[in-house]
Amino acid sequence: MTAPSSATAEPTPGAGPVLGVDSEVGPLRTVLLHRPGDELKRLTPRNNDQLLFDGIPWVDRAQTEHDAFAETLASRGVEVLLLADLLGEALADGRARAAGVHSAVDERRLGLDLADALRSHLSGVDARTLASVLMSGMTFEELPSAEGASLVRRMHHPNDFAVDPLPNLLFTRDSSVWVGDRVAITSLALPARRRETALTDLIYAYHPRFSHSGRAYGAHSAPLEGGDVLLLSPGVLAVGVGERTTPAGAESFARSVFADGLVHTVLAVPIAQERATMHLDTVCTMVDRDAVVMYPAVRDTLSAYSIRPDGSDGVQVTGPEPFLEAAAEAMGIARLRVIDTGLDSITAEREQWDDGNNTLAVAPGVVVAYERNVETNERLEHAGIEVLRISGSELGSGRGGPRCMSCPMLREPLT
Ligand SMILES: NC(=[NH2+])NCCC[C@H](N)C(=O)O
Repeated sequence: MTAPSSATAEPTPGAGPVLGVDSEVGPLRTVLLHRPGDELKRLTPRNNDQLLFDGIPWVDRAQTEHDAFAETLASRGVEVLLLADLLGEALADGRARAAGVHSAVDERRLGLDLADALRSHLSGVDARTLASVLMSGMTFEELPSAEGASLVRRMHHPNDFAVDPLPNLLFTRDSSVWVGDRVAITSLALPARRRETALTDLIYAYHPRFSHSGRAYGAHSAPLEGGDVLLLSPGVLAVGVGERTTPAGAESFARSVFADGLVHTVLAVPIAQERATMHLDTVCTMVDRDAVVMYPAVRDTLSAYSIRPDGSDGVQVTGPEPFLEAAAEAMGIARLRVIDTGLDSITAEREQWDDGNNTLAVAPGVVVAYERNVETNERLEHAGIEVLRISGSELGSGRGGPRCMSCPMLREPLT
């Protein structure tokens, strides 16, 4: 782990300060967010399920809420980087533009003629316009007038998507994750999100700020989403395995981080394969060096397989055993403190659904949380955690809280 404590150094036009993350709670210095934009305006009652939103957000209000989230982080000394800015800047590089165009144009959907026409159109637009198409997609009606009469174009409804929008870009947690001084581009499980990693991949590959950042894992590996990855302490990762991350994803991620010497133990944690618990961070996040906020319904049943290097390029697996015990042992502490979501089982279920467990630590014992989870927030404060409340009435319609909406790039080492 090489994150320096002089982490707040000014970004330079060339490479920025060394980035890295070795815990969930070390003082947060740099974070990647995505201010929701026109991609949310693509959501309708007919496509919202497929696009993984539970409602149709009021976009202006979602932006206001998101601005307040970013300001809360900035007020605690966090440098906030916005995905759209980084994407626009990265696209100044011709190779990034080619990769972006390649990722957006799907010949199987468009047919050869239309795919060619769209490719040459996108190759000629400025970086801002290209970034906007890559994020908010394009309908058949918005396609440039192609030469010739494409059957595909004539037969599609004008509102069908020629390039899909990516409304879940808001959840920057899932499409890349830092472990030590390396960034892993994840491998998203569901079709609605898969193209997101083409964007994070090109940002990390071509934005000058990241030219010295090492890579781990890769978007073409087995499914692994950042919301499932928890850095319990330096050297110890928990990886949720359920609706998104697969057993093969957890295993190959473990091999990758062991090969790079980034951690010594990976706990693979089975979680129910359902929407309410799509990622491990929907039922458990860290709020202090030795404390988690956790959904009580899983507290006694959550288990873990411990994966460790076997000393000769392979891995050894033990367990399953109770998650809290396996975690404490791997972290080298006597006990992991647990703060329960909610008060009674109904409140707990409601607040779990509204991302009460999905807190983002800005320092040990200081977390950002949705204000609506009144009981959970009170319990956190009762346990000595400082809670910075943000409103998320519109942001929450995509089922994600402060942790899902943030990808920490630099935390001060937890020593
Ligand atoms: N880390 C998280 N819990 N992310 C939440 C992602 C929510 C998003 N709508 C999805 O279904 O993929």
